[in-house]
Amino acid sequence: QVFISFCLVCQGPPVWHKNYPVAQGNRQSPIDIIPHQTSHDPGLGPITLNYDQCTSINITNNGHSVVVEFEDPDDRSVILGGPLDNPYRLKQFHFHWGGKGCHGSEHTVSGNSYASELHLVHWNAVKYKTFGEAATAPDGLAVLGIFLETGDDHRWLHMITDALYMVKFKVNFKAFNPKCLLPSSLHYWTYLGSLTTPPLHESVIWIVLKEPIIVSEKQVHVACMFLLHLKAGELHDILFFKTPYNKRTKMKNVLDDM
Ligand SMILES: NS(=O)(=O)c1ccc(C(=O)NCc2cccc(O)c2)cc1
Ligand SMILES: [Zn+2]
Repeated sequence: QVFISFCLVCQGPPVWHKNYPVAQGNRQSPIDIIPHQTSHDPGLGPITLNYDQCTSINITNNGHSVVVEFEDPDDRSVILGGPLDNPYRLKQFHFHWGGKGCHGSEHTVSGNSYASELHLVHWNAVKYKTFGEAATAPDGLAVLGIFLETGDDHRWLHMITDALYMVKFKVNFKAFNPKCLLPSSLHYWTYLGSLTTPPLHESVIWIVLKEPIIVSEKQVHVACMFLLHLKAGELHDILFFKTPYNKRTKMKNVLDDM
């Protein structure tokens, strides 16, 4: 008979607490943001994004998300200001498209979800030596969350969605500056939270922009189909035993997403 091991991330939050007790911690992300219940903190200034010298390295599809990684040997691309006491270095950005069609965002606003959510992940290189070390510290990471709403075509997102077709796993993806993915206003909500996927470390200072960026249904669809395409590819490999035992995802989820 066929033994299919279950990818933890694919099984989702209901089982994560078994392997990651922190999943029942007191600063877990994502959350529902209720604007009229937020408090204004006059001590919080604006955030600044210095991305002009950023150097992207590659784009990866890990079957759950598309990740674009950056070189981070120095403070060439950082986020600073707002709730942050130090500059935090850009390490990667990725999207959450979700398997639910046009409601893939992780954070919600007054219970409403967006088509997708972009996370720009930064780490505190002033206080910590590596990303891994920062990822376990309460002030180690700063993630900038940007909602994607469907509407007109986004003129730069096509660079990501066009690149997806080549991306079976990981390919070079140079000179992509994520500044082109920002909305016009940098007004934000901020709270102390966690990674939204295992290991769920409670190490993230969340900065969620109030204004979404607009992308077309087609661009969201292309990205979702691409993730499914990879999952379908995985299904094929599993059925024909090409995928090593410990690399298998949960068949049920793959079928659910189709
Ligand atoms: N969705 S999220 O922005 O909360 C998020 C950001 C980064 C990561 C991540 O980097 N996971 C891998 C990881 C975690 C801890 C230490 C590591 O070296 C790597 C996970 C979720
Ligand atoms: Zn994320």
